[in-house]
Amino acid sequence: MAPFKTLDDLPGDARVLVRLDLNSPIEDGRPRDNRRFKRHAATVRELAERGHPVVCLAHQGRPGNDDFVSLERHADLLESHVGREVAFVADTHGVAAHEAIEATDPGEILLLENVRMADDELPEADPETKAETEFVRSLAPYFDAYVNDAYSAAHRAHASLVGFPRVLPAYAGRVMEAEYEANTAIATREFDGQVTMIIGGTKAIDVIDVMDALEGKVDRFLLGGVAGELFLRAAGHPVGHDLKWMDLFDEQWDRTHETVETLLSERGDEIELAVDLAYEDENGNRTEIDVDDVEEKTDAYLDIGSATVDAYGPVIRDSAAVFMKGALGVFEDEQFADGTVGVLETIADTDCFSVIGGGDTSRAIELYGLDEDDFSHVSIAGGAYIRALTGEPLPAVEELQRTA
Ligand SMILES: Nc1ncnc2c1ncn2[C@@H]1O[C@H](COP(=O)(O)OP(=O)(O)O)[C@@H](O)[C@H]1O
Ligand SMILES: O=C(OP(=O)(O)O)[C@H](O)COP(=O)(O)O
Repeated sequence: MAPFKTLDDLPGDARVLVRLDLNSPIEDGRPRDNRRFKRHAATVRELAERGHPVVCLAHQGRPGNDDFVSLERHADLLESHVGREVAFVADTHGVAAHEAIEATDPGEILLLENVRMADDELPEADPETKAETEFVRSLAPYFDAYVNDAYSAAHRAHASLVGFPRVLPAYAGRVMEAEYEANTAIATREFDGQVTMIIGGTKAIDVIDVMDALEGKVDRFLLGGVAGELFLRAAGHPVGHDLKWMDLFDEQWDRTHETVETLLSERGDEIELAVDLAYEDENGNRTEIDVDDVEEKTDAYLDIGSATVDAYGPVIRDSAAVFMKGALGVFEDEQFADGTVGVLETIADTDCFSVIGGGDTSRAIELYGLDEDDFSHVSIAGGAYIRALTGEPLPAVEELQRTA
């Protein structure tokens, strides 16, 4: 049984307020198209086709940052994915918003302004406090139901995420349902065989915490990226050279080395490290080196090498479930995409249960023409995925569960 009510439980005539996560990279004032629009569009379309008046809430950026912009252009992009008109009002909960909501007929869609422009949305607070804010109290009477589809923002206890479910009947949208099920599988499902976690990317502190928290849940870890180099450093290889424009290694090393050393000494048999790495030589070409031949910490390694991809292959093929977090190299540069793409291709070729997490990592799937359908789930969540893996509660999910 689902741990929360879903759209299948939603009364047919309900006027719905839907929380989406359309938070995206902004280029020239416009959101760059990405999976979040496509995924949420399916929920919005389903609600509109069922004849609900659909009013959407979403955030973009954080106050003070360059990407803290209006959602007007987001409405255009959402409209192109939904295939139905998406109206926009540049107001969160004032008179203009109220009028636009009242003018939204059954089957019509309205997007309100960036919720973080409402004074009460931030900061985080407990759900009772958020439910009593002017923002929640003034909007709630216009609706019969609240739908939370924003799994990727569910780690934030903001008004639009935890306040409304205290005052309106609350339901999980389709994205929320699918993300919850896939991302908690490591803790909630029994797999008939080996569970493997592939760890990479730049957020080494976060992913090393994940490894620590997943003791007993994962049989094998395959490492790459910055986290992988920190493990190699702990194993005595002088890698992890900070580039002039990127300080990724030394600071993260200071904060993680004790955990890394403990993981290696106590659970070393679960952990596979790269046997070779790739760097850019003086002619600008990819060159590979065995980690045993690295003598000095003078090169920036930008990918795992081909022998490592070959070594990781059988582990993946022998697995019943594979979870991936973080890229194994700087795949944005085609020369250094082999590790990430090679491993993704191996996963895609198996029929094991597979979850690919992290906004950047999952971008490699479309960048290199892989088919999303070859994976059980490609998550649109970053921080929330990490928290789900480490077993930390997600306040907005807890609110949906509480009311179920
Ligand atoms: N060895 C490396 N050095 C520098 N950057 C790396 C390395 N390996 C992977 N990356 C970078 O990691 C990024 C993805 O990591 P991260 O942001 O932690 O993951 P996500 O957004 O998927 O959660 C990619 O953009 C890639 O360029
Ligand atoms: O994009 C998001 O998080 P993510 O980058 O961890 O996936 C969410 O929209 C949360 O945004 P926030 O980290 O500004 O609260």
